[in-house]
Formats: sequence, C-alpha cells, structure tokens
Amino acid sequence: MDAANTGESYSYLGPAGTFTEAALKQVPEAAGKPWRPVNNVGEALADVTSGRSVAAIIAIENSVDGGVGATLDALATMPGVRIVGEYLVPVNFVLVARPGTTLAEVRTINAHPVAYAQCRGWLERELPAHGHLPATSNVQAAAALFEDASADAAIAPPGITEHLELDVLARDIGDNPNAVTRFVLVSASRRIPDRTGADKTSLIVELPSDEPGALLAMLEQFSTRGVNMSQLQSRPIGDALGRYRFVIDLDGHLTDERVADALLGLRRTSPNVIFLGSYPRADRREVEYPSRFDDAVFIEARDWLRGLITGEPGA
Ligand SMILES: O=C(O)C(=O)Cc1ccccc1
Repeated sequence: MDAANTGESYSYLGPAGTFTEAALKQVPEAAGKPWRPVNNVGEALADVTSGRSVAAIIAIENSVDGGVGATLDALATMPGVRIVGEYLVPVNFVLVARPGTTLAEVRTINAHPVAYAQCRGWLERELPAHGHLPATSNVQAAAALFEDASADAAIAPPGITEHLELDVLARDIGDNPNAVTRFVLVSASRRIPDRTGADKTSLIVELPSDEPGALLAMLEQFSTRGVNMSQLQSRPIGDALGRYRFVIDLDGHLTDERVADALLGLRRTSPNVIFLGSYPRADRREVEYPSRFDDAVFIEARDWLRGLITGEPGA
C-alpha cells in the first residue's frame, strides 16, 4: 500500500512492520489508502502541513518511558496540526541478530531510543557491557544489521521475522510485559471530530514567567470545573533554563461546557495556549464527572447573567 505524493496518503514511521504501522492498521479511514513510510516525527508532520499526506500517525506516550519528547516538542512548535484520534498498541520486543550470531557475541545493539529505554533492565542484566546505536525506528534498527556491521544485534517488534531473515536471540525483553504505546492521528483539518461523550482534549499551555503560584492557578482552571486530567507533562521551551511548557490531556470535548469554560480561563491567564484537538478516546470509556458540572448548569448560569444585564424580569 506504500505510495508517494498523492495528497490522500497516511504517513507513518517506517519501514513496514513498526508498531506505528500496527497503530495505522487500527485507523478505519486509512484502509485502502496509500501509506507513506517516513523516517521521523518531523517528516511525518511536515507531510501533513504541506498537504502531501492527509494525516500522519505518531507515537506520543508510552506506559513505561512516558511522553515521547520529539513528538511533544514537534506538536508545540509546528502550528496547524490537530490530533483527530488516538490508538493504543501493546508493545513487546525481541533481540534479533544476523543468522549464526550468539548472545555471547553481542557487543553493540541498534535500537530506537524509546524501545531501548523500555528494555534497559533486561539489557543491564543480560548484556551489562553493551553499547547502544540509536535507530530511526524499531524495524530500521533490525534492517540496518544488513547494511553494515556496526551493530551485532537489534531490538525489534516480534513480527520482524516476517519481514527479515534474522535469528531471534531473546524474546519478551521489555521490562514491563503490559507496556502500551499511545499513538495519535494528526491532520491539518480545522474540523474537530464530533463529541462522542468518551473524548479527550489535548492542550499545550505556557505559564507566565516567575509568577508564584502560576502552576497552581493553571490547575485550578480544571479542578474548579470538574475537568479530569489524564496527562500533565512539562517540556523545556528551550530558550532559557527554567522555562517550561505543559502538555495536558483532559477528559472531555471542546464542546463540553466545563471544558470550554476551563479553556476560557486558561486563555485569560496563560501567555500561550495551543489547542491540539478534541477526539474520541482509544478505550471509548465514557467520561464521568460530578453532575454539578453538567452543560445545563453552565448554560443556566449564563442565561441568568444575561438576564441580569438585559434587565429581564425575574432574573
Ligand atoms: O513504531 C515503531 O516501531 C517505532 O520505532 C517507534 C516506537 C518505539 C518504541 C515503542 C513504540 C513505538
């Protein structure tokens, strides 16, 4: 299904066989469309902003190593991309080598940095003196074993042997057998996916510099409106020490009154709020919140205020 510049293709971290490709297989609207393998998150997002691809799927967070820094930073600095869906992929890893290699011969390992971080315990136990060569993806780590001899083994997805003639030296080398990676589908479309009742909203928020309590004031925007956060990560802005932006996932949709009201509060108090998108949760779990934060309560309060201003009798 791989194809070049069609404008309707879906970009993913390639080559075929990556976990990112497994995530793309879950995207119903990508079925039957051309898929474009790329080498990094920046390339995937540039495909979207240039219109070369209709959407791209990128890893954003995993349950062992946390947020994927490259993705979070790219989303913060590439205006015009929106998250339109999320997908979960269970991840486990094998150690592979050119045929005939034994575990005792392994000195240097090719691995995507995020995969490497998830196998650190196993590697420290079984290969304490190994060196690490970073690769652009889990499949490229394995493919590179045939390109040169700078590494003896690679960390790869278990399905790698369907693509490449390699020996599996060890299975299940991930430090957590239940590891899951969260992927997001991003597009340049301004259209926000419809509210489903099981939605997430992602934001990036900067705080005013050197203001005591600024972080607490930001969090209060959510707590006073019954909005639950499922992710809060800080990432350095990069221009000076001590300057951070916050990547936030909320339960709820932009068209939920309590979420919209929290965004108004953030907009008033933060020097920069980036709306990354509202989209259906991967687990389709209905968002729960106390009934005092129902849409109707916000609407009633607004109507009451409008009545006071316009002098409506009884308001
Ligand atoms: O999609 C892949 O296979 C990647 O190389 C990125 C990655 C790395 C580690 C866990 C999940 C995805």
